[in-house]
Amino acid sequence: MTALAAERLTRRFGHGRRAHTAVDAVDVEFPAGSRTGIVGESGSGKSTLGLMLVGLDRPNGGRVLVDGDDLAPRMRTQAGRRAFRREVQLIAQDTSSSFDPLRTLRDALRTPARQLVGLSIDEADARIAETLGMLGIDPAFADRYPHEVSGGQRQRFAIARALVVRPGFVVCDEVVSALDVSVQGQVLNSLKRYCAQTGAGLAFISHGLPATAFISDRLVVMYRGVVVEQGPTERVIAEPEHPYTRHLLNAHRGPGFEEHRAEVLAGSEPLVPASEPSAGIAREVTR
Ligand SMILES: Nc1ncnc2c1ncn2[C@@H]1O[C@H](COP(=O)(O)OP(=O)(O)OP(=O)(O)O)[C@@H](O)[C@H]1O
Repeated sequence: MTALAAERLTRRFGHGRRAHTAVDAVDVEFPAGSRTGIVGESGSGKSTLGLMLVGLDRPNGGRVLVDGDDLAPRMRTQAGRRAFRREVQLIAQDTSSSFDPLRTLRDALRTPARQLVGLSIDEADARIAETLGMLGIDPAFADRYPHEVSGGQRQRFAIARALVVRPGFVVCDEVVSALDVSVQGQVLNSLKRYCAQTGAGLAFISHGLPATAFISDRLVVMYRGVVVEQGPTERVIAEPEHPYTRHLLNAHRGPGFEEHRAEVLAGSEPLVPASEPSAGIAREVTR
């Protein structure tokens, strides 16, 4: 179980008159085991916040806390970075460039299983098979090259690549936006189940309010680099306090909102019996 926190986290781009503050003194807590949705319009700073949380971008001010400790010193050593990568994983939307075109998808999953977790090839393959089963991915696809599967299938492999190390916290940046609505529900359900079974925390960045509301127990609303509202998902949706949150909800509640939400939820039935992956995952996480 891993807890993250952003403390007065700030990121500016550019200099002088062209400087732009993408994330402005943001305070957010991500308690261990919680699932936090981060919503806001395009350019509001969600991805920049996500990149800083996983140590891939450096703040100009403030800090990221991992279980209460400053992340920055840990990122200065290779051993510290490696331990952090095992603990906290990012799943990003653009999978077209994140897989090596010359290596099979199985190879891409073996690398973190071997390098970050220290598994043998046989152990890594067993872990990969279990992870693919959990995500409802046909294992036959693992021996294909990235260009031999669809964008949606590649996206699910990107999720599998992150979960194969059994992280204690996962940051997802627009992971279902490019998927068919029917597949969205399956993926959301798999992520939610992974968190429930392992106690992992989740930060779920998305434009899509139905998906975010489904998966999160807390909502953070960003507007122009600032967090304007945060609280339990049900409360924020039922009684939004900030005018921007009301605006965002009204925009989403336009024609088709309920239908879309129903479609997402309809696709969220477990693909595999819950007992299959859960026992194995719970065992492995305690290793
Ligand atoms: N590397 C960068 N250099 C300069 N400006 C950047 C950089 N990365 C982000 N920005 C700017 O910071 C602001 C926040 O961008 P960010 O991608 O975090 O927003 P977002 O809410 O994730 O948007 P979207 O939903 O469209 O991905 C934007 O104005 C963006 O142009």
